[in-house]
Amino acid sequence: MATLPDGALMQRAATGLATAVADLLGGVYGRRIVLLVGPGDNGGDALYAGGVLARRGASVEAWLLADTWHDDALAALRRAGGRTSAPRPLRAGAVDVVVDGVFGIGARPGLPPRVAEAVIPISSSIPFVAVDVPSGVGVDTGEGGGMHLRADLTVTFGTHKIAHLADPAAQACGVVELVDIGLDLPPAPVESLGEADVAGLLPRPRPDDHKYTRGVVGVRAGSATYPGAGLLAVAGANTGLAGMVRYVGSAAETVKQHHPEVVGPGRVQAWVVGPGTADDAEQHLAEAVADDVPLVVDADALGHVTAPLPQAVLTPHAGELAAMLGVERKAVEAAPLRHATDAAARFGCVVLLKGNHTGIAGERVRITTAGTPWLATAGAGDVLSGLIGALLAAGLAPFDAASVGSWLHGAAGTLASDGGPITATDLARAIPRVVQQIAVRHWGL
Ligand SMILES: NC(=O)C1=CN([C@@H]2O[C@H](COP(=O)(O)OP(=O)(O)OC[C@H]3O[C@@H](n4cnc5c(N)ncnc54)[C@H](O)[C@@H]3O)[C@@H](O)[C@H]2O)[C@@H](O)CC1
Ligand SMILES: Nc1ncnc2c1ncn2[C@@H]1O[C@H](COP(=O)(O)OP(=O)(O)O)[C@@H](O)[C@H]1O
Ligand SMILES: [K+]
Repeated sequence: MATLPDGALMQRAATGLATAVADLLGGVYGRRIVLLVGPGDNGGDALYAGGVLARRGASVEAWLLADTWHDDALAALRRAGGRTSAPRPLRAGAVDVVVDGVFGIGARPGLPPRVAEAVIPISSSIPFVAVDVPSGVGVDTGEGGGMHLRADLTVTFGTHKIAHLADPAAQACGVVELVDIGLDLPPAPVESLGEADVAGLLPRPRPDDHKYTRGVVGVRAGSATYPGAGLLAVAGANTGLAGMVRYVGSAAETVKQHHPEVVGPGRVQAWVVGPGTADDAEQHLAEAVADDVPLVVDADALGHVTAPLPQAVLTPHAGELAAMLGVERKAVEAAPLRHATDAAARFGCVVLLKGNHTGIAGERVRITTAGTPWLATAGAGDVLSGLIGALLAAGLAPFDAASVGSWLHGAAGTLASDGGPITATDLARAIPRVVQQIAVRHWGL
């Protein structure tokens, strides 16, 4: 901000915001817009954008919801023909959009009663556009905590904030649109891989490779009670990303029938331990750890992790992580990133916490935004553990294997779903197609 004329960044932000609102409305002239205005620059952005829209023929009213506001921005709105008014109930169709400029990056989680009282009588069918973040969320943690607003569209500036990536806040953002305002930014504490990042990290077979140099992954999953979990973990591992898959466990016959390529016990470069192993979980984990290779620990095996496991990727869902940390599931769901990071420190390894936006805590933090809620289906997690194991065997470091595996898993779910329901089997089948698309788009094959 120091290098630019006063207010330049805010003008860029407000112009981007006005454009996004106009796009959402499919036009400006005659549209009715309510601005929820807080005390700081977030409210300033809303007021300046409101001025741009009023000048183009929209009817813009600002609700001032704090004792102070951005004076220059309010003057600009007034000059453009906008006005202030007192909050009132808004039934469906009363206005075309509500712009939430109450709090932005200066926010503490939660909403003052005055804001809540103004917002509660607004029909939930009126679209909300959040300026920078939905007001009330934990901007730097993604925690939901107290009361917060929800948006259909969030227009943010300069860079994504943690709240746009980390659940539960991310679920309140709707579609997130990033407006470049020309900031020079330091490295991010939280990353989210995109397709090009994954293309750069994915192991790519070389002409001189053979199956052993590409890596052998061993799967210890399934039991007499749960043979399916063994099959699905193998399906995730057996997608061609490693050179060979071995299976060890009591579902060997079933696995052989469905996956003729899969062989029995022997040397491996990485283990996958846990899905459906039931009473055998502890034994399987001990044997895998004794091999001193990287490993994925999932499902039943997670309950037997007591000491730090430096080469491991742990892949709990919220319930499993809660049990490992001795807290309530609800506490993990309210602050998933914090709990994943705590667990990574406690167990000295990478912790991947599954959910809508999966969080991976290791040397840094990554969040996977690829995926679809259709992935919330039995066995999808078994496929994920197999897939990450294959990437470990292929030579990726645990943090990269977990985050690349999670991205491929989400992308495969989205591809297989195409907007409709999927099973874990459909998901596993789509993994090679996702990799093929990456190869064609990014590797020029
Ligand atoms: N910093 C930048 O580089 C830019 C910032 N811009 C805008 O400026 C915003 C940040 O503005 P401010 O720093 O003025 O802060 P905010 O506008 O986010 O918040 C203003 C004030 O509200 C109060 N407040 C926050 N949370 C509260 C709560 N839960 N209950 C009661 N009071 C609360 C605090 O006193 C806070 O300082 C960004 O989100 C963005 O919209 C943009 O104009 C572009 C450039
Ligand atoms: N609401 C959701 N949106 C997107 N992905 C989800 C959602 N719920 C679960 N998933 C994903 O689906 C998978 C479910 O795994 P898990 O809970 O272990 O199921 P299972 O044990 O039946 O295999 C995880 O990869 C998780 O990230
Ligand atoms: K806001």
